[in-house]
Amino acid sequence: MIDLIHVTKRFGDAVAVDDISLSVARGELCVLVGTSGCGKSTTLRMINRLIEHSEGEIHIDDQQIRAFREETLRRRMGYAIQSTGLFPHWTVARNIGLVPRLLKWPKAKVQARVEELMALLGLAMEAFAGKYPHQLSGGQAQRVGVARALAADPDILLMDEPFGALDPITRQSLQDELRELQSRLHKTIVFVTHDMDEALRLADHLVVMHQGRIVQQGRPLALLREPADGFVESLLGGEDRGLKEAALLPVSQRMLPLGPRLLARERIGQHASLREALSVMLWRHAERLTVVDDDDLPVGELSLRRLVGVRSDE
Ligand SMILES: Nc1ncnc2c1ncn2[C@@H]1O[C@H](COP(=O)(O)OP(=O)(O)OP(=O)(O)O)[C@@H](O)[C@H]1O
Repeated sequence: MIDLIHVTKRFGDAVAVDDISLSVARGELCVLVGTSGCGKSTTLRMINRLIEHSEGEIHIDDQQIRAFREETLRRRMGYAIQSTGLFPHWTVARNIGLVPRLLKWPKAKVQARVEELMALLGLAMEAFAGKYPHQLSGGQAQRVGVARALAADPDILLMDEPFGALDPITRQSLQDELRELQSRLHKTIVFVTHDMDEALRLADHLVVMHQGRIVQQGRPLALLREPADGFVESLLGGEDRGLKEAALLPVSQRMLPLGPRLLARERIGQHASLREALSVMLWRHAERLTVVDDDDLPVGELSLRRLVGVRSDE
């Protein structure tokens, strides 16, 4: 759906983005990750033409972006940024309704859309519609920013460190919500972050950038297992890669059917990650866990040997 073909961006003599090629399929969540100044935001902004690319081609649905009218292009693309960009003297409701109003939707339709989005993002109408941005917490402001980006129902969402300024707990819950939203709304998302855990948690397609170039791209697990070079390996966490991989794999992938042995006392849900299972084992000094389903009924067991990938289980 989004294709960048040999795209370069120069600011004067400086090359900010250097001959990158990248494809994002419809409904995919693509994460650009890399060290500061590697060209992530510039890449994102070239997609909605906030920045014009110098060379190469950028296509949306096989059409060059320069063939679209800017207004048409921006309507198709929601844009959410770390600082939220909310207008300080406008209420939450007015901020969220900005793009639909610009598109001259009838008043009642704008109002209905604002209500729908506030419900979607977990912002109670009575509590928040009339509030001003300075009266919101960081997490609430970020939600309003995401709601505003979704307002005209764009099929593409561009997000530049949208959860950057948040504490880890709020951040994780917004990440979970974003994944949930995406699985329901099927948006195509390009997401910029420099936080590798966030990138691994969110990405269908992970793109690692360094000094304006793409050094590796693919599925997160593929990059973890076979980093292209030492830079990608260290960015992915070096020795911590085993734990990062375990965080991406569900318990159900390694559990064995219930055997004749007594059930282990400690339990873990089947949707938990192997990393969580390892943590429970360490914390409870247990080598075996009973895996339970959503109704808390035993469905299998996980041993430490299986968890670490030893194939033959005694
Ligand atoms: N408008 C501009 N004029 C000149 N140089 C720019 C401009 N915008 C960005 N750059 C340069 O382009 C390079 C890439 O910047 P970019 O903001 O894309 O990096 P980034 O990976 O998003 O960094 P960060 O994670 O710090 O936000 C940097 O060297 C930056 O200084």
